[in-house]
Amino acid sequence: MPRIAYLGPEGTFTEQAVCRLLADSTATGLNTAELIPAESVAAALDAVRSGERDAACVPIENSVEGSVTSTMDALADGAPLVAVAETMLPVRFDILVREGTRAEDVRTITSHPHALAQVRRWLEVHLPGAAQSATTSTSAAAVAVRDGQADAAVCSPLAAERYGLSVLAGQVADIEDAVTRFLLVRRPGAVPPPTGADRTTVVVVTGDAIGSLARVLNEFALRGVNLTRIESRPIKGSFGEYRFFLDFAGHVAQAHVGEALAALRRHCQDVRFLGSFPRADEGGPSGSDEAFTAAAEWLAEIRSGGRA
Ligand SMILES: O=C(O)C(=O)Cc1ccccc1
Repeated sequence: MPRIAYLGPEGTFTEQAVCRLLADSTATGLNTAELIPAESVAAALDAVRSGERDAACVPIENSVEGSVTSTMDALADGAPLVAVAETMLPVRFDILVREGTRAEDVRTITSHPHALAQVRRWLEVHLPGAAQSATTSTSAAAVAVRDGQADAAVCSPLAAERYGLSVLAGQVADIEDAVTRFLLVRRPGAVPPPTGADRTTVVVVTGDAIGSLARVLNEFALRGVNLTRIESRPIKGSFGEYRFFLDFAGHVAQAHVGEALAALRRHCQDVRFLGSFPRADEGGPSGSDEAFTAAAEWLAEIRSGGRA
């Protein structure tokens, strides 16, 4: 049975995400799998790199706080991995405490930084003055509260029961309809076939030259490729140098996407392919190959002497 690592411990939103991915076996090609919690995103990805796990499910971005930078960095460094599926979860939080703790007793509150950020206003109003600290995941925060290391945790609704905690407040979210996107990542292998509504993700190092980023963006614009996300991250150890994470509509098997990627490969210092997979949102279609295929056929005819 395939073994899938997820950002644990048990009861995280990431565990819910991987369950949702498995329920839709067309997205993953998997009907069943053993789910194994990992201590951090980096540990989950490294377990896939080493072959100890077959895949990993990790959070990549949310609509309130943006990208999960630790995931991005862990995907850009180390042996290459590719995403084969994504899913999006609406996220609302429970504020969990040990039984008997009242709001006025809460001095310290802990969770994953993205969870704390998504209830910031609620905390200011309802638990003002409580000191905040970060954990590697929402369930790691539940463990910290259970073990007496903090008074309250911002968690997924699954965590209260799993860790024997009480709900101080349920269904908390500063922004209604906030969603988090998760990726299922594997070692490079067969790319999932195009569905007509796919997303491709790459990370590029443009090099330090005037217009180098504009050139990258132009390669997409010229071919009608719609970017869905662009984000820069520092290249650690080289102050002032960045790499760009680019998500766009389309699949590497499509001619216009392939041409855009080949152009990046020619112009950029480094290009890492991070996967083409079916889109989980209502985003538009992948763009059309028709004009590119027709032009390629026309060129082939000229080259073979079939057309003047
Ligand atoms: O999966 C979790 O529980 C995490 O800690 C990551 C996270 C944090 C906030 C929103 C969604 C996922």
